[in-house]
Amino acid sequence: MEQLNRSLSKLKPPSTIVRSNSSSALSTALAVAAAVMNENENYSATTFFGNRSISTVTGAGTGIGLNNELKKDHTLTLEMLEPLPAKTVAGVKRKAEDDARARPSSAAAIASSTRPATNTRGITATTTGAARKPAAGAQRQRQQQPPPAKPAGRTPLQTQTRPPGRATPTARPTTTARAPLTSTKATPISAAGRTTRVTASTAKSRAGPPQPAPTRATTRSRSTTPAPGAPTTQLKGTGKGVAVPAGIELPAKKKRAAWDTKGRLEDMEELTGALHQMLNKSTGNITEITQTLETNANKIEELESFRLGLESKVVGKEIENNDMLQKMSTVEQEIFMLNRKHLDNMKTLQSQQAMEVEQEKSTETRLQQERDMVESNLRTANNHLEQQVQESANLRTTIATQSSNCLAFETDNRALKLKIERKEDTIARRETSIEELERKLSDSETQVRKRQQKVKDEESGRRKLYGTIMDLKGHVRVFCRVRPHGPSDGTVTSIDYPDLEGREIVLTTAKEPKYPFTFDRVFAAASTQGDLFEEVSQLLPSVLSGGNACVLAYGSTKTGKSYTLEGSSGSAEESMGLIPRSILQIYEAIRAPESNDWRYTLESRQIGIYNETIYDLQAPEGSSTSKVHEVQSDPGGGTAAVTGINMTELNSAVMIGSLLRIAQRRQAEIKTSLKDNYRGGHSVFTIRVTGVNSGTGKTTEGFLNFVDLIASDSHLEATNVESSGSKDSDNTLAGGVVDRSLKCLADVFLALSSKDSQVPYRGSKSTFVDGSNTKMLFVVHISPLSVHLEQTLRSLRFAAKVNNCLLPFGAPSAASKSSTAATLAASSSTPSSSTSSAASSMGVPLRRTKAT
Ligand SMILES: Nc1ncnc2c1ncn2[C@@H]1O[C@H](COP(=O)(O)OP(=O)(O)OP(=O)(O)O)[C@@H](O)[C@H]1O
Repeated sequence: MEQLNRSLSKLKPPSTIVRSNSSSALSTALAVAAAVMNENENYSATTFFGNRSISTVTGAGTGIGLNNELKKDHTLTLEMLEPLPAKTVAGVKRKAEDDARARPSSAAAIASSTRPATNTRGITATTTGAARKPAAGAQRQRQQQPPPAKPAGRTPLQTQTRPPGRATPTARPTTTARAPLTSTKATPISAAGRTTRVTASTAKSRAGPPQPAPTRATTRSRSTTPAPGAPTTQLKGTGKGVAVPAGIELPAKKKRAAWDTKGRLEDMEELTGALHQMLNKSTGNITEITQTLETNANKIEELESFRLGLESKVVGKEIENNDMLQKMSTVEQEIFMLNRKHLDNMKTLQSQQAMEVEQEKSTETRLQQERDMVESNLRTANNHLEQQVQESANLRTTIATQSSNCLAFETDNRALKLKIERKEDTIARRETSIEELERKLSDSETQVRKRQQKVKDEESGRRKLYGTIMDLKGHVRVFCRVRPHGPSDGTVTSIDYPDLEGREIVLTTAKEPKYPFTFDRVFAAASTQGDLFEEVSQLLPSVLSGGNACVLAYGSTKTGKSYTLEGSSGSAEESMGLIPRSILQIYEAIRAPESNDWRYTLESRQIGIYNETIYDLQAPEGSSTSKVHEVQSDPGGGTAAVTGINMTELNSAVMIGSLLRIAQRRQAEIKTSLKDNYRGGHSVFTIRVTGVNSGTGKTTEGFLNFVDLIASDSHLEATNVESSGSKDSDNTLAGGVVDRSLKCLADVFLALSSKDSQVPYRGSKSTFVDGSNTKMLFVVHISPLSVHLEQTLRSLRFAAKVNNCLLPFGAPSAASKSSTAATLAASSSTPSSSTSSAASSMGVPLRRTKAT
């Protein structure tokens, strides 16, 4: 039995929805509830008006069987969600009565009516529970199990029900007291919610404790679980086609045969009796239900009246509500106006606030700036104050130091006073000694002046002695200089320097083994410019003393004449020529302490003589080369001048370099201008030294001339030295030189060498110069190359004549001692003028004295 109950509880009863007309909606629902109640322990019936739920009927219990036997306690709850109209309530009552009369078939009718009505105002009754399924389940259970032994007074159906007094598994105790179904009690639950709850309890159970009324939810959940032992609505079979209603117990009988008509009639009569008995019971139940329904109808009428009262209240409340809504509308308008006004005020206030904020910001910025400025000033003031404090502290320290120093000073002062007193004594003694020393100094100065005078006298004597020495050496000295040769210059003539004094030179050739020559000095190829200047420098003192000196460079082409006088431009110091060396020497001399009383002025001039025409070689570049210059002699025997050519004062020795370069460019211009008529020329560089003695007022004027003679072979005729022989050297020398100036020079030297009393100074268109105050160096330049041997021998022979005509040095002969001859090229056509011009062109003072 327990196993059968568990199987039944697992069955899910289907829901049954019944929809009926509105007039009988509630009655239909109640009928359904009553019908279900007969078969189902748990049920729920909900009544709708359209889609709105107006009532719910729930029940719990074992239900009432068709045999009108209440088998178990049950609870019926009717929840009125909406007040029902009175007509509806009356309809329900009638329906309930009708249902009560047609109870046996109502359940089947309701169960078979599963399609809802189309009227939206109808009532929908939903029943849940084991209306048929549990019964079918129970039937299956009965079919599967063998029929139990029939106890006395019990039908098989009764054995399937729950024992009396046993609670339903899903039943919940209700809060309402169990009461007979006829004593239905209506209890309004909530007036505001317009609901009415009707609770009906049936206490016809034969046993069991009171059960609490289930809620709708619990009822639904409970309804999903079929109650074990629920009564079935299926009638028992009673043989062929005879159905025995459920709950009717018939004595077990064998199946009668078809031919046993009598037996079968008896069975039918017995069944009819049982049906009458069951009908009587159902009629009693229906009476009870009718009474219950009447009670419910009364209650519904009360509820309806209550609902009407509530509706009138609702109408009043609605009127109040409308008034309240109108007031609310007015208030809302006022609120809207107030809000708008409030918004306007807010905007105004916001704009004012923004302006105030801006003003506050500007004010804050200004205050910030003022604060920064004040802080800056404060910092500055603090710094200043700190400085003041520091200075004050320093001053205090200084004052303290000064105070201590003052004390020390006072101590020192006293000590110093003592020292001063001692020093004064010392000074007095020293003044006495100073007077003594001043007297001695005066004596010493007197001695110094005497000694200076003595030095001057000695200097004068030295100069006189130097003059004497030069006189002893002779006024004309002849040197020979050999030009060095290069590696690619060709064959070199063998040249020997046999004596240790450097006065002899010997040339050796194949035909004539030796050509010996003797001069005042021979400078070999290895000699330097400085070696030659040692000899020239001996002439300078006489120039500073007002004497004259002349250096004649003689020789054939490219033998080094210009190199000796001017040096090599732009080269090293050792290649510096005699002219710049002499200038440097003179500057050193005039700045020496010995020359304290003398003030010197140096001037220079350089002329060129080309084709018997005089050119100013220091003229500015680009000036005319066709300017004609003439020599103007000084009748008083002074320095001759050249018209149009002035001396240039020298400020320093550095000027010489630029002047020489100007002259070189000028010579190139002249050469270009003369074109085919150019045959070389002479160059005379003159330095005038003027001295003034500040002590005596004495003045001096000396000339230093550097004569770069025209190349001796420039106009050489076809003269064969070898063929003429050395014995004919005189004629060869004279006839070999076609340049007129050199020829005149040669004539003079030849006359002198032959001691001829008739020296052709004038007749030879040469210049005769009294050489008593002129010192001359004649330097013959020769080439070491074999190819130049002929010209070399010619130059050496000419130099030897010059040397011989004046020698012996220092001999007391009148001619050699008293005169120095210098005959230079002149281009005058008349002897007088040529003599004058040539001499003057060299800057040599003209002294018209006859040679002795
Ligand atoms: N002693 C020397 N040492 C080095 N080089 C020399 C020497 N003598 C001459 N020379 C060189 O020989 C070349 C010719 O010299 P320079 O021009 O002086 O001869 P010159 O006799 O003056 O010629 P010209 O007759 O054509 O005027 C130059 O390049 C010069 O530097």
